[in-house]
Amino acid sequence: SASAEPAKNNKQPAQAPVTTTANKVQENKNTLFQYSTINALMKGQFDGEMTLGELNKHGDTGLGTFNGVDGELTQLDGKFYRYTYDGKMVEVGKDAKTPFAVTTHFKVTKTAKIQPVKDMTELNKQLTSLITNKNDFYAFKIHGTFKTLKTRSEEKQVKPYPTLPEVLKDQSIFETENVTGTLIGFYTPNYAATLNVPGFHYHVISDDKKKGGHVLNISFDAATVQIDEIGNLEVKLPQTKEFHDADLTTVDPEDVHKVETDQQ
Ligand SMILES: C[C@@H](O)[C@](C)(O)C(=O)O
Ligand SMILES: [Zn+2]
Repeated sequence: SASAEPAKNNKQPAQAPVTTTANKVQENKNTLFQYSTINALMKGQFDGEMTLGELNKHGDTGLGTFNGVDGELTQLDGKFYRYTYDGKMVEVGKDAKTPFAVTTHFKVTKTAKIQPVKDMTELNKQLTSLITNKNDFYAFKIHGTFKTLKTRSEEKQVKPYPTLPEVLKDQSIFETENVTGTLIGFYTPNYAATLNVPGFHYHVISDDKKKGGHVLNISFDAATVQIDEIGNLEVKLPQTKEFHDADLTTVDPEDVHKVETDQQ
């Protein structure tokens, strides 16, 4: 018999899924990639398996440290720089490894004017007022001339590693003025405090690639901030015995706050 005509599909075409504005925005939001967690770093897990080359696939703008916590890592325009314990800025090749770093393919979702900032508390307050979704992550870039800049670095450690707070008891501190460069910052919601530094975390690098490090305090006149709102988080978990064996729930976020901010 003649093959039956395929049944007419007289059903209405499937309704396109309803996407709310939020979903649409959600789909387009950026991703923050991080290797390991701040709690693992706090506990002295200073040897990661991730190379900077691998990290670079996940972003062009970021911060962190190097194995052995050998100085402060700043990533700008896809290049990695180490600010050393003795205050030198050196570019680092892609074979180096990191025990903790965050990166994103920086995408400006909004720019805003920042009024003069007398200290980091003031900067954090102004950026907080620009954060529309406090439970999203954010990345920031501010290029400008920083009237005062207080940064830190730390010395490469040897095994058996101490904890991060113990290392940072001997951090080196640098206070400079009128530094023109780029401030790179990340905002982590408090609910994610076991994964990343809750609140704001900034590293900086001068245009002449001579100064930088982890920012403890800063002041500057009016500037423009580029904001990258992030709606996705990717955490690469170290596949190391020490990571698997560790109890990563016992770090007090207050201890993280203490090592990340200016205590002097
Ligand atoms: C090495 C540390 O100082 C680090 C990762 O920059 C931080 O926790 O702030
Ligand atoms: Zn830092």
